[in-house]
Amino acid sequence: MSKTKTKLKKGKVNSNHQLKSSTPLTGIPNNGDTSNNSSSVPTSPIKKKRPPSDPSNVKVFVRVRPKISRENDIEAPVVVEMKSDNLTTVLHNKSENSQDPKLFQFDNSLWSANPEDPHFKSQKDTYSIIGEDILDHTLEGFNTCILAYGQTGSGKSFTMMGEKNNKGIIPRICENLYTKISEYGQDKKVLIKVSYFEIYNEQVKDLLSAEKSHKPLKIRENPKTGPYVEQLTEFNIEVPEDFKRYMEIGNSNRTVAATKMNDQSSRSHAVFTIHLRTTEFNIDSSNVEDSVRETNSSLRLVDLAGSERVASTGSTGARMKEGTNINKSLTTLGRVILSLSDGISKPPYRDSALTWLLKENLGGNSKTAMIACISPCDYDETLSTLRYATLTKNVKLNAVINVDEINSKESNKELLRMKNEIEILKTSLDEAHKNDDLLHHITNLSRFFEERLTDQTHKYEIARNKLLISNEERYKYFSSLSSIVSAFNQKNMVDGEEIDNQYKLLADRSEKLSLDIADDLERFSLQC
Ligand SMILES: Nc1ncnc2c1ncn2[C@@H]1O[C@H](COP(=O)(O)OP(=O)(O)OP(=O)(O)O)[C@@H](O)[C@H]1O
Repeated sequence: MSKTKTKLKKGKVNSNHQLKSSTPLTGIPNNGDTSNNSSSVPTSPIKKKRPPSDPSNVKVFVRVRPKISRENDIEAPVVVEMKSDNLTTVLHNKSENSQDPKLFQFDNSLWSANPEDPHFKSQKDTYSIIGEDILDHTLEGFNTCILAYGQTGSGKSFTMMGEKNNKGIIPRICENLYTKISEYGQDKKVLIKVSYFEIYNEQVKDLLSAEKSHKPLKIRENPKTGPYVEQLTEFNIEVPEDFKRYMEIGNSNRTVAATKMNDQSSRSHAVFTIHLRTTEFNIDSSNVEDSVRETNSSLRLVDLAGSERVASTGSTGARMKEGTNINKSLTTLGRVILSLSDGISKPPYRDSALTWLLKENLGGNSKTAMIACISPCDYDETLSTLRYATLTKNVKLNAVINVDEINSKESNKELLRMKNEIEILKTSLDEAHKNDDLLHHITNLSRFFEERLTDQTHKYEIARNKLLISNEERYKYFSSLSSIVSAFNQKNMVDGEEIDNQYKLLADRSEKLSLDIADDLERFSLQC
């Protein structure tokens, strides 16, 4: 591990750099670069020194799991042995020539086949041996990566994610990352973001996207930072529980299916990425040489889909198509590793989505560890995995600390620019909200007025019609009344009683009609 950290004096903190200050960005999809180093966190354009580099090879580990029920049922013999030096893995060919074991040496051989064994490696041990170092490098500012490789059912998901009560490397890294940064002094702040995607049938799917369709995302390449997934969602981590939440959401969106070899077989390559932006403040008491040192690093945790043979997985239809794509990308990974290990040919990164996206982690600016997971009983598959792993040991990397150093003047300018940008964004966000509210209010009001208007028009129509009818009727009655009166006058009828009755009746009806009309008019005027 390179010790390239710059020693910085402790001092007071500039509150603008507090981790929480980026809260408004939480959950906003990142339309830009989510590539392997700077992610979407804006970096300062001001660079002062050449960043320190640390060439190394890919670290290769092998882990053997216990026999699972399928292997116990057929009493499959154990063909793997690991020496107590914790480095050597031995493969015995029981069926052919047991006198001819094959020996392989790795950075560590982890024996997890039998808990009773004195050199048994638990999930916690596996994290300590592989995860801790990688986490420390990430905190130093290097891009890092852990890849789990192996045949289907060999223990990749168990090693990377683990189970609820037996956590794997990913949840342990998240827990320890939080513990480590909470021990930092006030002069060092870390902003954490996570993203989670899978490559399924050669297409990239955002596992944290709120969109139900999970439409495939495009891979783009930044000339400086390398390939990245366009529009991948990133989330800020504010409290340790956030890690768990996003892991659970992503895991539940992963494509898994039952095959003959594994009832929970991962049908995709899954990449959980932790982005760190670490800011260290060096406040000089004389206030001349204040400086800010910023590193941007990413840790990629990759659970590859398992290599598989159609015959042993019993795949047909969709499962078989998945299997063919899984094998295709793993073959490309093999070809990339082969060309990187001989250091001569050009690696065919672009031949699969997996190798294109992992370009930097496989052969560039990264510190990478590969865990080859093996079954204790499968000679052929284990031999092929161990050969693959041996080849990977030769792959050279040239990791660089992704650092920006800015002095106080530049930093203040930068802060001011960011503060202004935030203010502008906030204002436009507020405006947008305000406009939304107003629009909503106006729409509601106009709807209310429209309804009132329709209602009133309707009532008015009824009242008007009633009024017309009433007038017509009244006219009718009055005209019959006047015709009777004139008949009476003309004929000079003597039967006064009859006429009286007729007259009274008409007068009553006409009075009632007038009252009705008066009522109608009153109601009508009230309604209007
Ligand atoms: N170290 C281990 N200790 C105990 N059980 C293990 C271990 N490794 C794997 N297993 C068990 O073996 C089975 C297969 O493991 P897992 O699903 O992790 O395989 P995988 O390599 O991810 O498979 P695939 O590629 O099909 O997704 C699971 O039931 C898991 O619990």
